[in-house]
Amino acid sequence: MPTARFLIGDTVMGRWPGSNLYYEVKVLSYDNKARLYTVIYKDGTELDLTVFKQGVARSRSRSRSRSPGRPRRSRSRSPARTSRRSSSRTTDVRKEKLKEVLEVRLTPVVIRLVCVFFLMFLLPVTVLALLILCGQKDASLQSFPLELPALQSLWDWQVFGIVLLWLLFQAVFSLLPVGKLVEGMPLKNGKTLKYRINGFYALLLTAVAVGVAVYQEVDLSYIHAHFLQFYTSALLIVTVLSVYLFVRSRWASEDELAPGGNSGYIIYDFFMGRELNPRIKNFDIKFFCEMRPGLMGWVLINFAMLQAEMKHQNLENPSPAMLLVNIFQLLWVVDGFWHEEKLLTMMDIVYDGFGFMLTFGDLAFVPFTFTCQAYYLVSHPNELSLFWIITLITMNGVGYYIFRKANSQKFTFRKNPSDPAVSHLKTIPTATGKSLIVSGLWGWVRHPNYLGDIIMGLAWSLPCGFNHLIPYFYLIYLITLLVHRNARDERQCRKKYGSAWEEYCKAVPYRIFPGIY
Ligand SMILES: NC(=O)C1=CN([C@@H]2O[C@H](COP(=O)(O)OP(=O)(O)OC[C@H]3O[C@@H](n4cnc5c(N)ncnc54)[C@H](OP(=O)(O)O)[C@@H]3O)[C@@H](O)[C@H]2O)C=CC1
Ligand SMILES: CC(C)=CCC[C@@H](C)[C@H]1CC=C2C3=C(CC[C@@]21C)[C@@]1(C)CC[C@H](O)C(C)(C)[C@@H]1CC3
Repeated sequence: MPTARFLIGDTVMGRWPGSNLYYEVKVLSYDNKARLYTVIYKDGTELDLTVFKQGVARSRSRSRSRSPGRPRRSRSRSPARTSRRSSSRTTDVRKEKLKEVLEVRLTPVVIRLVCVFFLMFLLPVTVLALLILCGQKDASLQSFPLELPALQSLWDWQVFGIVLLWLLFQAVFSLLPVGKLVEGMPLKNGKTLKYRINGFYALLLTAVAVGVAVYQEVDLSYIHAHFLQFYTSALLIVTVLSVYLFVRSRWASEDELAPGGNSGYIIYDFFMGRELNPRIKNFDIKFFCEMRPGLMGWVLINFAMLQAEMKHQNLENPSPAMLLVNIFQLLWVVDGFWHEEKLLTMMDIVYDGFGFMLTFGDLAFVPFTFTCQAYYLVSHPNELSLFWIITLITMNGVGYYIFRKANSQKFTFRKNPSDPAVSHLKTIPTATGKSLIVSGLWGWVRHPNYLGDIIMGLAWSLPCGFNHLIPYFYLIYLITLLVHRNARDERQCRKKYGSAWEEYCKAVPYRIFPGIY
């Protein structure tokens, strides 16, 4: 069992030989016997470091700039080339940063491995349990043990074929030469990748295809009747795709690897994903999976549940609760495709590797758990009064307004701060040249876009009433994910913007919920 405290690829603070200065270093390898880490500083200098008792990486002062062609650096020349006058202040800042980095990032390897191992089994099983509960007459959490279906009833080749066809159609749609070609964010090597932005057209094409199928009297409630089988088919595809991604990453160059998924531990890397943007020629697998099959599948499944509800409850029209859930969620998905280009700046695309976690999230978690309100309503009808309908529409509208306005303001501001739509906003300048918006929605809380999303999530669950907790699964997931995402983002912003970020936090003390958190 390896005894390393830090993972290969981790960014930690390392002490520069013969000084009290700490700099960010990346762990390259670990010698278990000698208990030495080989690390690389930002300027390319490689050193061997041991570890202090409290976990600080400390230099053994053996400079090793050995790579061919790279000049050997003198020991006194630190990577930042700090002048003497500024060095003590820099040291304090670095130490502060060091404390934060050590507290936050350096979870011992064993704990990370165990977590990842459990998550890999727990996530698929939790979703399966959720689906079984949702489809049961008694969807109460106390109704364990679940009425487990027979094992052979979880698999159907026809369903598997339909899922493959769905993926194929969406892949073909994504390759159609319509829509603009856009450059992604610069990669480690300074290059950029090109992406075809045609999600909105693909959504329209899918809608036409589904419309034709319904016109031809294709019974979409088949999806409801075989929901568990659809899930197990998706799970098989997720597993095969994750293995393929892991295997192909062996041939990826250093530049093509994600910062977080290259620890050298197979399970960890399989889960987090090694490659940043796996591509087959021009087909970007991550960009495709992130939105296309899952989000479109979500809308289609919702619509299938609407048909199943009418069939099961002998209704001439869908119930108001089912209509609201369908319309609210459709609006969110349409919005997502309309602003598809913005996905290219998000951390999932820019930073995260594509492994089991995201593959499962995109292809199984999104279509099968985000639809749980509609699935629940098929067998658990809930009457809504006019007052409730108006309240829910208002709530979703308010949530959507906050979500959209906050995201668009930030996007426009980053593109062009003097755009008339955002030039009136107050800002805090940062040392990077970028500024932070500190008025309007971004002056209310530090993540107004998350708040809007959560308000919408609540409006999507409330139509299911208060009898069971199950329809609130999405809301619970969303709050957990966004609180975690918020912590991760703030850590990165603190690193990027330093004192300007502290100033922003003082001016806007709450993260997501005004006056609460
Ligand atoms: N339903 C779901 O499952 C999920 C939904 N989402 C939604 O996706 C949307 C995007 O979320 P996400 O990708 O996390 O990114 P965010 O929109 O939260 O972006 C964070 C980045 O915005 C910039 N920023 C932060 N504060 C300011 C400020 N005051 N002024 C200007 N720029 C600022 C910083 O980047 P920089 O300064 O470098 O530009 C920061 O890193 C959200 O609305 C979220 O709710 C996200 C995940 C899952
Ligand atoms: C439990 C588990 C494995 C979770 C994985 C998380 C993913 C399901 C989500 C992480 C971030 C996401 C985003 C969207 C969908 C869900 C995932 C993939 C998103 C593409 C949906 C459409 C939106 O408009 C969006 C672009 C803002 C959003 C981006 C983040």
